[in-house]
Amino acid sequence: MSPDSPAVLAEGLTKRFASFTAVDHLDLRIEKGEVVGFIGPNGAGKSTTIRMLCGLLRPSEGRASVAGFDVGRQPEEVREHIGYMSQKFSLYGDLTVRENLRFFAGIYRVPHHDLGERMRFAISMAGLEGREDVLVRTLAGGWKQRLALGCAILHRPPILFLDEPTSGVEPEARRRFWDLIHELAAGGVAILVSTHYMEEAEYCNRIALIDGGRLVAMGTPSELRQRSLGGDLFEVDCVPLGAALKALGSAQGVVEAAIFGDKLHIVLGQGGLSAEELPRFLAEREIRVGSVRPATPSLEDVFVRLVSTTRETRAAS
Ligand SMILES: Nc1ncnc2c1ncn2[C@@H]1O[C@H](COP(=O)(O)OP(=O)(O)OP(=O)(O)O)[C@@H](O)[C@H]1O
Repeated sequence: MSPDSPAVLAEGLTKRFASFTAVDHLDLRIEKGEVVGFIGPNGAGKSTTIRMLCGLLRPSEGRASVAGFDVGRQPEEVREHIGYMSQKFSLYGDLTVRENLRFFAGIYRVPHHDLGERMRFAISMAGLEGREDVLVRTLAGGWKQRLALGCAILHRPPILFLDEPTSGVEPEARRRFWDLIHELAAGGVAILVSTHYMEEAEYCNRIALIDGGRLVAMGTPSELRQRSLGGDLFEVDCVPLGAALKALGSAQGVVEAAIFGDKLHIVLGQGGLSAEELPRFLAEREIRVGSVRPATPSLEDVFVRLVSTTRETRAAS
């Protein structure tokens, strides 16, 4: 992989199963050291995309390179340069921690002289010191999950694909797992991680939102918030609410205004009323303003909005 080339580059990546299109002309670019969250409803095409990028499934159309290798033509080389962890963890319950690590080191062809050091690193990363000889089936979910990650990085891959790695793991262990993901990324590893947990999207550098096999949006959490709302969200504490809503509904630069409990939520776009001008604007209309505060929409709201707007646009076209 040349120093400037992206870790992952997909262009028009498509997978059809008979007449059904599971992944539809997907473009994706992931840089070294970047954590990209892959988010989308069930059946959106996340696992199928990840399997293609791992060289496990041949694309029907389009192309992708991973670590500089073509996933369709060089799947063996791709697999040597990646770590892959699926939600099933693929560990052997009847083997010990140490035996599992040895087994995966064999699969990944870790050189014999590196084995001791790599295994020590994986054990310490997973926090499994002292448990090397414990049978894996007796470990709690969080330990298994960290061991699975340890197995997936034994050969020091520069790119990691994690397919719902935190599924079914308790919140505390999930938080620890994300610390590990960030440690790996800080060392330059590029990571694509799919998740159903919306709060985890917040931990990613960028998010790729996918629906019906197509990329709906890609950007940092704050870019996606901006894009979904068309501006910045503010919470306005004022009375009377109805009069404020009426006044702001037709004001220039107000993208959206709605009553939210006993407050007003408004979205301010570019080139109109600013948040600083808001109190005076309302006071001139005999509306008493307590406060104007920036508000942060949840990423769940952002995704629902982006997916529904995209579905409406597609249905109309
Ligand atoms: N081998 C296959 N043959 C036929 N259809 C398939 C095959 N693999 C996946 N699909 C279909 O492709 C679509 C995308 O599946 P995929 O598993 O990629 O979605 P996902 O986003 O990972 O969903 P989930 O979050 O539920 O795992 C689904 O409708 C699925 O049923």
